[in-house]
Amino acid sequence: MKFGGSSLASAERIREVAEIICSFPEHYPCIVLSAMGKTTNLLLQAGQEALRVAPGAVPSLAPLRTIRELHRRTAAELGMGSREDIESLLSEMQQLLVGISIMQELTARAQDSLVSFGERLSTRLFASYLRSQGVATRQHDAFSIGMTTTDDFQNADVLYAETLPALKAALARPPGAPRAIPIITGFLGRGINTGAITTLGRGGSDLTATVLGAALGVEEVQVWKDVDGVLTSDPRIVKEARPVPMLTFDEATELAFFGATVLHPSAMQPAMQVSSLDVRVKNSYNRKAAGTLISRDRDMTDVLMTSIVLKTDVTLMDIVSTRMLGQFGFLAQVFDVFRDNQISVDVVATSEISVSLTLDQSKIWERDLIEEEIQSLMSAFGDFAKVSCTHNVSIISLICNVAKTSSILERVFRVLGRESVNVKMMSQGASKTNISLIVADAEGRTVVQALHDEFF
Ligand SMILES: Nc1ncnc2c1ncn2[C@@H]1O[C@H](COP(=O)(O)OP(=O)(O)O)[C@@H](O)[C@H]1O
Ligand SMILES: N[C@@H](CC(=O)OP(=O)(O)O)C(=O)O
Repeated sequence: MKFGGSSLASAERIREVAEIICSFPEHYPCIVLSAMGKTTNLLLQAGQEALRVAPGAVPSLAPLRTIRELHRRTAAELGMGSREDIESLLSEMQQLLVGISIMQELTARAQDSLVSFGERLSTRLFASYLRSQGVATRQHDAFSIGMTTTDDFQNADVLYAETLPALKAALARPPGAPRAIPIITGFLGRGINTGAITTLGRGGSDLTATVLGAALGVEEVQVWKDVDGVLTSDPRIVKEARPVPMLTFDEATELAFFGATVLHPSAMQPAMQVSSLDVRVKNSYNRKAAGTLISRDRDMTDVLMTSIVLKTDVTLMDIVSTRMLGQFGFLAQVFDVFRDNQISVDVVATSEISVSLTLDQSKIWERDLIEEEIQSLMSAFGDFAKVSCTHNVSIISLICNVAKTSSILERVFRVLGRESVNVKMMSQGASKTNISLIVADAEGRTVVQALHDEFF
C-alpha cells in the first residue's frame, strides 16, 4: 500500500492512514510512504533559497522552518513528543543546506539528497506512531535495501535486474522472526555507479510501490490518494469529473504520460512485467469509494471515452524538407537529430516532406535555458529542413477506444466547431488507447470541459 503526501498532510490524516492499514488485519501489508504534504516542494524551495543567503541565515529560511515545525508538531500531536531520529535528520538536513549555501552550488545530486529528507522523515515518524499504537513496524530507506537506479539524478530509472531480487531478500522474514509491517521510503533509490541517493521523478512513490509489489509477488498494489480514483478528467479543470472504475495498464500509462498527475508515468511498468499484479487507486479521504482497478486487460465492448487529459506548455515543431518530393531518408535524418540531442518527442504527425511533433520542454531543459536550447536544436537541422516552432500549445489526450475512432472524432469535431477551436495537429491510430489533439494553451481548458460535457 502506498500513501501519498496528501494522505499524510497532518496528524489527523496520519491517524486515518494508520486505521486504514489496521483495517486489513488478515493481510500484512508492505507500506510505501511519500513525504508529508508539500514537504518535497518546500525542500526544493529551501535549496534554491540557500543559494541566495549567507550560511548563517540558513536555519531561519522559511521553508526549512515550515518543515521543522510540521514534523515536530505532528509528532507532538500524535503523542510522541521529541524524537531523536527525527531531530537528527532535521539537523542533517540543515547542515546540507548550509553546505549548499557555502558552496553556492546546488547540483542535481545534492538536490536529490536534499529532497530525500522528506520521505526519510515521514517514514520514521509514521513507523514510530504505529509502534506507539501497538503495531510492530520496521522502517526502511529504500536506497539501503536494494532499490537500485541509474545515476540520472532527479529522474532515475529503476534497474530491475538488480532491484527485484535485492528487495525480495531484504524484506523476507527469517523463519521464526516476529512479524513487523515494513514502512518504506517512496521516491528514492541509490545510483548504481555513484552510490548516491537518487529520486525517481516527481510522484515517484507510486513507482516504488509497484516495484515492491513485483519484487514481493503480491496480487494487488493499492495507491491511496485524495481523489476517488483515476477520474474522467483532472478535477481541477472539470469539477464534474467522476471516477473511472477500470483501466488497463496501457491506458493508465498513456494517461499519466500525457499529463494526469494522479499516477507516475512509469508506475505500471513493474506490474506489466509480472503475471498477476493489479493496481488499485483508492481515496484515503473516502475509504468507501470503490476506486479504480488497473489491470492487464478489460472488456472494451461498451467503452467509448475513458478519460480526457490536458498537458499544457508544450512546444510544437514543424519540420519541412528542403528537398523535392520522393527523396528517401528524410524522416530518418529528422529523428537522427533528436537522437543526437537526446530529446524524446511526444506526439508526431508526418507527410512525405514534413513532420510536426511536440516537445515537452519541462522534461528536457531548465526553464531559463529553453529558448537557447530550442535555437540550438533548430540549427542542428542544417540545410536539409526548414524548422519553425510554436510555443504555448496544449496536448489534449483522449484516452478512448480507438477501435471506435469514427464515432469519437465525429463528436469531437462537432464540439470543436461549436467552440470555434482550430486544431493545430492531430495524431490517432498509433496508440490503441489515445487520440491526441494539439490546440493553443489559451483554449485547452475550455476544450477539455466542452469535450467532457459531450462524452460524460
Ligand atoms: N485524471 C485524474 N484523475 C484523478 N486525479 C487527477 C487527475 N488528473 C490530475 N489529478 C490530480 O492528481 C491528484 C492526486 O495525485 P497526487 O497529488 O500525486 O496524490 P498523492 O500525493 O496523494 O499521491 C488529485 O488531487 C488531482 O488533483
Ligand atoms: N514526495 C515526492 C514523491 C511522491 O510520490 O509524492 P506524492 O505521492 O505525494 O505525489 C514528490 O512530491 O514528488
